[in-house]
Amino acid sequence: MTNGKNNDLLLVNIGSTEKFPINFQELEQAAKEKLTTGPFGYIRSSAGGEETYRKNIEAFPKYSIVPRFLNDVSTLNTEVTIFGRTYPHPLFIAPVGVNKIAHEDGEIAVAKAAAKYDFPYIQSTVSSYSIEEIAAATEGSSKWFQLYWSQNKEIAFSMVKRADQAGYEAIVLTVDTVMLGWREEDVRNQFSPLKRGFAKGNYASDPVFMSALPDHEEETIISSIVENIYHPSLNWDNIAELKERTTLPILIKGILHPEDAKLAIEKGIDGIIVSNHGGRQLDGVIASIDALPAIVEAVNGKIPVLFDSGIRRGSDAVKALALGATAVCIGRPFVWGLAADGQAGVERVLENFLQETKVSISLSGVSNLSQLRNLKIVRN
Ligand SMILES: Cc1cc2nc3c(=O)[nH]c(=O)nc-3n(C[C@H](O)[C@H](O)[C@H](O)COP(=O)(O)O)c2cc1C
Ligand SMILES: O=C(O)C(=O)c1ccccc1
Repeated sequence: MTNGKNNDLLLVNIGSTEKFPINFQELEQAAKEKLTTGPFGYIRSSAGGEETYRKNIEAFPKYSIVPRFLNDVSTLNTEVTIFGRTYPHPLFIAPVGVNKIAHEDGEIAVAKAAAKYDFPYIQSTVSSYSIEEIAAATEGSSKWFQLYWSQNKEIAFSMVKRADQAGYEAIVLTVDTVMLGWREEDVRNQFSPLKRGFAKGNYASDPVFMSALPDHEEETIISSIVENIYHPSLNWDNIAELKERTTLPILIKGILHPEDAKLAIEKGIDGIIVSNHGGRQLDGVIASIDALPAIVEAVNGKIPVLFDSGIRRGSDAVKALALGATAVCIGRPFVWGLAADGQAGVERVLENFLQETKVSISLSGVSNLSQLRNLKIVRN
């Protein structure tokens, strides 16, 4: 693939009369103008004093790229192979639930934009639309399913089976959200997307979930989601059970300690996502990018190590990839694009992300991801 495209895109953007926010701050501002206080606060905020949220962002400038020159960067191959499947670039859509709080088209708009730009889409358990609705809207594109365990574990297994039947290619079990984090903004705004019914896409369509209810009233559905979603007893035995119930590759999302990464490998897990949930769970934890190098070292290439939390632009993605991430997941930036302008807004965000990532890789002096992994990064 040639590299001229990056400059073309920059010129198109500069020549455009259409105004669309280009960086994260502008995107957040555009979303704020569209949303009411509850939904905006839910998406923006994090747990506790938001120390970890700030750390996630402030940690990136501590890592500096040391580029090489005169390497002929006229071609660029950003392909990455994960579980035997080759993706054109290493950028994924992080699982984000309750998308209808940002835009009526919710996850459908995001998954369609993701399909257009070849970002594998990780669908959340707590989506506003169901697995089957998203699969029907985006036939043929790569999709993974993010699983929240259920108190009634047969519900979790049922969702995994549905994802498999709909052609999803992997299961991402999130382990940092066995109960909700302490989120003061939501208390202040008295806003719970669960209680307002924005999380029911996959539940109201699930035969195991629905058949366990005494009736199918909205209130009954919502209170049963709330009962099922918190699962503090989750442990490694459950991982073994999940492995017995699916042949899909399983990743664990929320790993921050190298020992947990090693345990995951021992227990037969196929991949991990280094993440602190965007600072939304335990406040005070290590910045995700600071946790990455030791985990990459502990994993030693045995399984893919994906990364999220704090990625705001292409050069952040380049740093995470150079520090050893196999691929990087985009979170809040696409949600702000969705709030600002539905599918078109997500498309603009993804297009800019992809182009900035590509131009940043080339300007680092490398032509593919394995060279990028050997790029020098210094921590100042
Ligand atoms: C509004 C919102 C909802 C989220 N819902 C989920 C979810 O359902 N499942 C999950 O594993 N992570 C969820 N996350 C966490 C993201 O997958 C990701 O870890 C986080 O957004 C990364 O931080 P960043 O957006 O600041 O980069 C959510 C994040 C946000 C902002
Ligand atoms: O808000 C979140 O971060 C999240 O993961 C979640 C959990 C339960 C319901 C909706 C979203």
